[in-house]
Amino acid sequence: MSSTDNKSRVIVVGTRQSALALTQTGQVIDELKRISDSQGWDYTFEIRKIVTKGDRILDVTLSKVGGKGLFVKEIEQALLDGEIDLAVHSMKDMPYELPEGLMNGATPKRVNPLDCLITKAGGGLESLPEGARVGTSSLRRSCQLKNVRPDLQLESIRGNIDSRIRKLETEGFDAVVLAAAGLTRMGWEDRISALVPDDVCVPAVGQGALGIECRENDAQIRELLGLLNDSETEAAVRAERSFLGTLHGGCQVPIGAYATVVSKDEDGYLLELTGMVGSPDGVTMLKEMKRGKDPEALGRSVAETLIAGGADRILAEIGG
Ligand SMILES: NCc1[nH]cc(CCC(=O)O)c1CC(=O)O
Repeated sequence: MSSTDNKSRVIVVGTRQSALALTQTGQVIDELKRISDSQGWDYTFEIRKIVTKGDRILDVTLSKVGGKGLFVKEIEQALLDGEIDLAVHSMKDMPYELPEGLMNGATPKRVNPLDCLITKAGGGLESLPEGARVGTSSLRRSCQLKNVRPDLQLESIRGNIDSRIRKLETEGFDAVVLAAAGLTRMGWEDRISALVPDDVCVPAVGQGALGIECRENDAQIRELLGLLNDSETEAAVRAERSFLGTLHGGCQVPIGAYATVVSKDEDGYLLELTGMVGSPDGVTMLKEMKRGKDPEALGRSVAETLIAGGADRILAEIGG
């Protein structure tokens, strides 16, 4: 029997050890176990925690130390070395280009893609007083919030989700902005004061989605992951990532993109993609929305329109 015929194996799953990473990895393993059992396969799962460079230097501003790739490098090496068989990533932390020999084996169904506010008083953006102090770790969020509320004082915060929520109290912020998805996955939706609509804050590329990285030559894992894939989410995220790739956007540039499936027919999905590039001060904000069927072509097209409208100058100024 070839190895792909014998569906019995311990599958080692690599993960960072933040509460969110462990939680979403556990949720994916539960799903994979359910799929495996329903197929009559005999797979068992084991978790391997990996400390990444990004985790070791959580106190340093991310843009100063090389960006989000820092959270995945060690995990990708463990995949290439065969120490782990798959790795669950937040899609928005997944680098645009994967190393030779690795691939995204599944994009499971997306949860809420929007940003949200956790405010001290409990209301939404409009309830924040003039000059309110708002904590966020992302230029994309601060740029878009300043654009609609120039009076707000946006300040940088880092750390895991729970420590950012705590900083609302300990550091006297009026609000912090987080991805709704992280809170949802942790079971903390009740902490959300208000969602920030996507016409105010275009979400990060891939926000709310997961990517499951595996080796290209591991047919068993690819077969299993294929059954977890959500083709609508995959198409939307491909359009968003194509937009990002065309802009060569580093993660420390105010770039956002959000795609949804508008309709579906025999030859695939009709997607609607909104792309955004802004200046960090929130003064300049370029946005474009288009529809198309080919995710990669749509992403490129929205990016090219923004570049023609001046996005390349914004990106060059930031050095992203
Ligand atoms: N940058 C950190 C990060 N990476 C993934 C999530 C959770 C949301 C998601 O899965 O998209 C978060 C937290 C946040 O942005 O608030």
